[in-house]
Amino acid sequence: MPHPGLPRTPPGTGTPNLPGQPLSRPNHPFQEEIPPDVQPEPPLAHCSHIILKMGSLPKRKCSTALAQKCWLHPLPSPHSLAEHRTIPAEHFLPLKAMPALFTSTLSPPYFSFRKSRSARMLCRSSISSWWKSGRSPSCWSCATAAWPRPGSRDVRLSKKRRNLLPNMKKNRGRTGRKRRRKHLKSFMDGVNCSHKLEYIKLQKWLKERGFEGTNLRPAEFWGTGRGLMATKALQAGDLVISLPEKCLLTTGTVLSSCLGGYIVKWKPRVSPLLALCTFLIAEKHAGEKSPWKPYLDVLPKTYTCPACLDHDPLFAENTGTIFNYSALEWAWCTINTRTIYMKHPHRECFSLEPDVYALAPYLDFLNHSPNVQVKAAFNKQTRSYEIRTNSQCKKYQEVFICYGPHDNQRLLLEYGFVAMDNPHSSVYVSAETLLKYFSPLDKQRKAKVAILKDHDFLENLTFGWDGPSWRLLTALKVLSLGADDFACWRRTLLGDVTSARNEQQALDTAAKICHFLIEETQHVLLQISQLKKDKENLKTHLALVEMLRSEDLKILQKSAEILCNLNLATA
Ligand SMILES: C[S@@+](CC[C@H](N)C(=O)[O-])C[C@H]1O[C@@H](n2cnc3c(N)ncnc32)[C@H](O)[C@@H]1O
Repeated sequence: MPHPGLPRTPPGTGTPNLPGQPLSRPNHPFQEEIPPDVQPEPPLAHCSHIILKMGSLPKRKCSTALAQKCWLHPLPSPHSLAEHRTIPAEHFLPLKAMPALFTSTLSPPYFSFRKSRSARMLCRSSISSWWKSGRSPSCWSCATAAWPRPGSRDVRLSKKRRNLLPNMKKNRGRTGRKRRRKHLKSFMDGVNCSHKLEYIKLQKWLKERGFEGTNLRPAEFWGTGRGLMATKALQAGDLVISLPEKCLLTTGTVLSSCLGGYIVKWKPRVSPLLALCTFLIAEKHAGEKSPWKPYLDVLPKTYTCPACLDHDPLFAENTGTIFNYSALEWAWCTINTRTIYMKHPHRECFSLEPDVYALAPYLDFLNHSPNVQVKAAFNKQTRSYEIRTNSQCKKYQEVFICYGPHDNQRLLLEYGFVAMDNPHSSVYVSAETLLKYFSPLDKQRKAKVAILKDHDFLENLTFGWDGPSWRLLTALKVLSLGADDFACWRRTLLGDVTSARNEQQALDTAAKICHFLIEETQHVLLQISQLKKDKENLKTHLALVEMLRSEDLKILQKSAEILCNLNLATA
């Protein structure tokens, strides 16, 4: 985000890093139907369970009796079917509260469905009649009574069963296959979660602060977790979101709160970042009394940033139960992963660190993709933080922003995730590794190293998706200069070809280093898989490091392939 990410890329230029930009009100279907104070009636103890695939219940078929006696809970994936029994009763919403579910094919594909005994027969007969009528092409995913095994295809009708349905025969040809593929794809797309109470409350809260609806809604996505889904196709130049100033949480918010009076007196002066952390911790502690509660309720409870790895406590003594290390860690990660970049004038009460953070509720549900471009900035006319996309986004797909042209190491360190096939990623070659490939007996070695150091050519040497970087090759060429052409080092640094021999030697050494790094990375990956078995508590972090190193391996293998092709071409 322009979070810590954003602060690093000034707004309005290139690809702003906006981890947490403000979102407009998601256009969720149940907005009008659910009264804000709706308290779902808990499902009865004696209930039967049915899994319904979206689209299998046409609205007109949803009788009032059924609607009044059933409760639904969306499941993010068929895998969570196994966990349905552990869903707390209060998380179920009455079916009557969301008739719009049945008109939307976008809503979560699976629901845990509970109904009272008296509704059971009605429900079963209704479902079976929809089923048999084959009126809804998606009714093949409806299963009753038997609980499907997680991860299996059994939430759908078995092939045999499907074939028994006369009207489903049309689904067996190419069109049927296409239709099924399309359905399958819809599982892979996001699962709408805008109907969850916490998001409904957040919407209401944002609306009270002047936030108008957008074409986005919160959803759970495979791979990226929670994000925002477009309910309408977005074209390049479209406004993604416009979040009014009133919704932003900045140091101004902190100073105008009751905490402000204390913060201005603190000596030594605190940084804007620490002031924001303190505010977050205090507001979280205030619970129901906090005006920011609807936002705090949707913030992640934990973070995967390496900063959250198990560690010794920062403070030797216990400094209190509220402002303890884990609270600070949570607040710091919230700010580091979710704030947008917004420069505020320096205030005397703060230390000299830049005041560039703003938490942007809802907008901060936007996930990062290295392949999109957005423009993000505070619009002084509308007094809103606005994001415009430069990329297209299809209806019902996840809307991404770009937190900046960060490589995977940076993404992991700052945001706690790794982006697959990140074009900005590269593998670094240390000076130590580089120099291992050159003879210590070379009389000019010392001079060459000094030249590279003076011209800043011993750092940021990388292998990328397109092979060794120009800087790495240049450093290799300088180190490969023979005694007779050493005098040409300036030309070499500028990119001139000194000799075919020098070029070839640099490429050969690059290939050797690349293979060394491939072996090293493979070794590290083995160690990680062993550690994952031994250190259960570090599993999440190790999985991320594993992803990072696997991406490194892919980059190195690609580089090795490029170098091999280059060698073949010059042979
Ligand atoms: C500004 S928040 C985005 C919304 C966040 N997913 C949520 O549920 O609140 C930034 C965090 O989202 C996650 N994230 C963002 N982009 C991601 C991606 N492409 N893949 C996986 N996680 C991502 C990371 O945990 C990151 O720290």
